[in-house]
Amino acid sequence: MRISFIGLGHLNSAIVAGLLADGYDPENLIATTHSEASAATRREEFGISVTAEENNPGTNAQAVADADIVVLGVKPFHIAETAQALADALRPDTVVVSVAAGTTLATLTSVLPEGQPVVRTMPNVALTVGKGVVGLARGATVTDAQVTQVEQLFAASGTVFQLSENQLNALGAMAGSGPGYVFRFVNALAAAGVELGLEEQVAQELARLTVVGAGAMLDHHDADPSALEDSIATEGGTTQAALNSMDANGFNDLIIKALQANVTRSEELGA
Ligand SMILES: NC(=O)c1ccc[n+]([C@@H]2O[C@H](COP(=O)([O-])OP(=O)(O)OC[C@H]3O[C@@H](n4cnc5c(N)ncnc54)[C@H](O)[C@@H]3O)[C@@H](O)[C@H]2O)c1
Ligand code: PRO
Repeated sequence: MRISFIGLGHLNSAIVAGLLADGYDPENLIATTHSEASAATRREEFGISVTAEENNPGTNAQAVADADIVVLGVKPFHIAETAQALADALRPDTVVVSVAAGTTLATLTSVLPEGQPVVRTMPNVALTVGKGVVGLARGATVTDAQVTQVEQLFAASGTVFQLSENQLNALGAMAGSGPGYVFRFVNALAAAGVELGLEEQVAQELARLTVVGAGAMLDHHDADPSALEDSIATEGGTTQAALNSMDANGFNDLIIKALQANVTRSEELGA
């Protein structure tokens, strides 16, 4: 299966890295970027063909001409115009996959040839390390076999959840952006350690290793975070004191508000 990546930034690079780590043949992957400088960096990094659009405006169309799947990985406000510019070069059976936040299936299908198979996804960057989470909503004309091909593309380095499109923004708010919240938590933990008198470097390493360890404890499909929390929060002990403080200061409410802001932004990007 030949896969073309239009845009090879953080997200599409995570997909490519996951595929290559899973043994995918690099000869069957090609990509484009905006600048020649980033194309050169990515060619070096991945050993796949990467061409730049800045010197050759036809490069995206050339890249999709022979593709079974095209993964659109440019910024949300460029997705529709980028898809439209590819319309004449696509085979009728090429599946167009978007990873863009917000951009709807209706918008994508409106700029592509009638009947073009389309899939909207929301992955996260943990695909890079084989632990990605991917939401997938199918367009009206994509076949079951084509959806399976797209699922296989992501299953190489992550877990795919097929949802209806109206649930995709919620998945994005949790899992698409989720690694960003965890990294913010790591920094907050380190900053708190410094407040308590630890050296910055030590605090950063403690925070990183603590989250890596907790993540590994969760890395079983039947892991129960509440039971794990209980196993650490000794009755009347120190963890419970901290968790009580989090509750009293509205920790859960903070998370709900953050996710609501995320969904609102997805809706704005899709409007
Ligand atoms: N970063 C994430 O964690 C994440 C997660 C889920 C979804 N997404 C989605 O992925 C998409 C890309 O986000 P990103 O974070 O990778 O951005 P990015 O800025 O890292 O990557 C954008 C890429 O698009 C390329 N590009 C721009 N214009 C182009 C053109 N005309 N032709 C070819 N390439 C072009 C750039 O060279 C760059 O490689 C967005 O739509 C975003 O919503 C990102
Ligand atoms: N990164 C993209 C954004 O922040 C989409 C999910 C993660 O918009």
